[in-house]
Amino acid sequence: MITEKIDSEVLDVAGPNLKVVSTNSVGYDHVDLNELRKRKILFGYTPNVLTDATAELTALLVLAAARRMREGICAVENGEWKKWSPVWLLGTQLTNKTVGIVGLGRIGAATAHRLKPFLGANGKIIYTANSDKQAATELGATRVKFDMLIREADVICICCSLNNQTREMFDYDVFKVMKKNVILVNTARGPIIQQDDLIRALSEGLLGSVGLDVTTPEPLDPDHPLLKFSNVTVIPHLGSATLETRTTMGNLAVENVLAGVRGQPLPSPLEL
Ligand SMILES: O=CC(=O)O
Repeated sequence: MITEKIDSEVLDVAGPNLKVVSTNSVGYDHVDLNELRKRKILFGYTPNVLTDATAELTALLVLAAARRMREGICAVENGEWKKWSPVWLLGTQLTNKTVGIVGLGRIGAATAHRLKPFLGANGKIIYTANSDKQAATELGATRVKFDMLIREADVICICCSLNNQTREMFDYDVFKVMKKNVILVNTARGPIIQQDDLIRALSEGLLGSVGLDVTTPEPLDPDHPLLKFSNVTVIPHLGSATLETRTTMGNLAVENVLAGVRGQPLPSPLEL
């Protein structure tokens, strides 16, 4: 599971008979791949099967952030819903907006496909980082430099993996140049955002609305300062959490293990 760190200490304890490591996830930042490579241990993971569920949840967070869903729900629950008002809880809509996808891989592209119909004829999709060229063409998406994406996008979806290049890629300097009403959604990994900087940017009113499925740490303490901002929606790492997807992921993870111990090719390997 993503909650278990697989490092040399674990591998030493497992001993020389260990043939295969299988993670029930698409992300593998919790696994020391160099150690696996050195020890000739096979590695399986679960890409593709969770793309739809995660993209769906990313689109959900974008819409929830844009339409102030959390504030609306809280208002109803707290008895603040007195009467309909033309100027209460006004959000923004996606029509004509520019969506910036950071990491147009499997999940990034599937997210962009889901958001595209909301943008209308004058909306735009821009992207940066590891790109699926065919998906970009199908989407009519434009590749831009990261510096440009953060300045131009009305909606930013973080869909890249966590690695040395992306760790804390979103820091105060980045937040400072974003549009003031930007919608920022992260369904990838918490540490891609420098979270203390995010809190500073939010306290200074630099950001419009934020949706996070991932945080640092996980779980987030219920008293965490991030939860005090009414324009921040946090959900507990639910990207792939549908019954269909988790069933398929679990089966694939088990098939990777079984193939590994039987000395057969893994159905879903990561080549090390
Ligand atoms: O975060 C979940 C995953 O990597 O599958």
